[in-house]
Amino acid sequence: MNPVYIVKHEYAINRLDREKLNKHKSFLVWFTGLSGSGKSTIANLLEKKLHELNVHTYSLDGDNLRSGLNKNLTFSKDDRNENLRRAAEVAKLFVDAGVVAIAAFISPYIKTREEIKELVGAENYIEVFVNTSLEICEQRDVKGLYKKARAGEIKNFTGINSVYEAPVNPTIEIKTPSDSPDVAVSKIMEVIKSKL
Ligand SMILES: Nc1ncnc2c1ncn2[C@@H]1O[C@H](COP(=O)(O)OS(=O)(=O)O)[C@@H](OP(=O)(O)O)[C@H]1O
Ligand SMILES: Nc1ncnc2c1ncn2[C@@H]1O[C@H](COP(=O)(O)OP(=O)(O)O)[C@@H](O)[C@H]1O
Repeated sequence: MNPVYIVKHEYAINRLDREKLNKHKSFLVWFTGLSGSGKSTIANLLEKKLHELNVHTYSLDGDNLRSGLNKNLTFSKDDRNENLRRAAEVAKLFVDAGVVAIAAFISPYIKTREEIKELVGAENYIEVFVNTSLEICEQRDVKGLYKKARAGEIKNFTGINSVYEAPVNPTIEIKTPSDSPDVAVSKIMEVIKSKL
């Protein structure tokens, strides 16, 4: 491969300038959990709450990125990792833009989540584990995908025939259904309010 010569530009305006303009700090709230665990529901409610508080936000959701930026990717281990690497790079740009980035991805591997944390910087990374049992997710089966996976129509479905490695030490753990979406958002706000 030919060598690549890249020299980074120094921008005139930086993250601190944008945070000052926005009147709040920026960071990344990363949701992880099984399909149907409640990531998108809680992430949406959190974004609404922050918006009401005049906080600039942007949401990145697995399904949505996979229909655009990541539409060429499957659910193999390599492709999930590429999906998450791109999502984390985009989230990092939003944090640099002075925005609170909210990401909701299954993100099933411990090592990948560690890489995401390293990429955005540990001080900018809040991990929310939406801990809902496979049994409950399967009962909910919001999109009918568990049924299809059980019938063998979907290969590599997380929790059925593809691994989910639960976080050992997440910043915040939400248990559903015992934590309602409102309670979940209160728990997250309690942690992030001092970072805003
Ligand atoms: N094989 C397989 N395994 C898991 N999920 C699948 C699969 N195929 C499609 N879907 C749908 O894709 C959504 C998860 O995409 P993510 O980008 O969050 O997954 S990952 O982080 O790359 O593992 C997930 O959405 P959520 O239910 O919102 O999590 C599913 O609707
Ligand atoms: N306590 C709860 N927290 C979040 N979602 C819940 C809760 N109780 C029930 N649900 C339901 O579970 C489903 C979760 O779906 P969704 O938010 O799309 O999950 P995910 O993004 O993890 O796939 C929704 O239909 C939601 O209404």
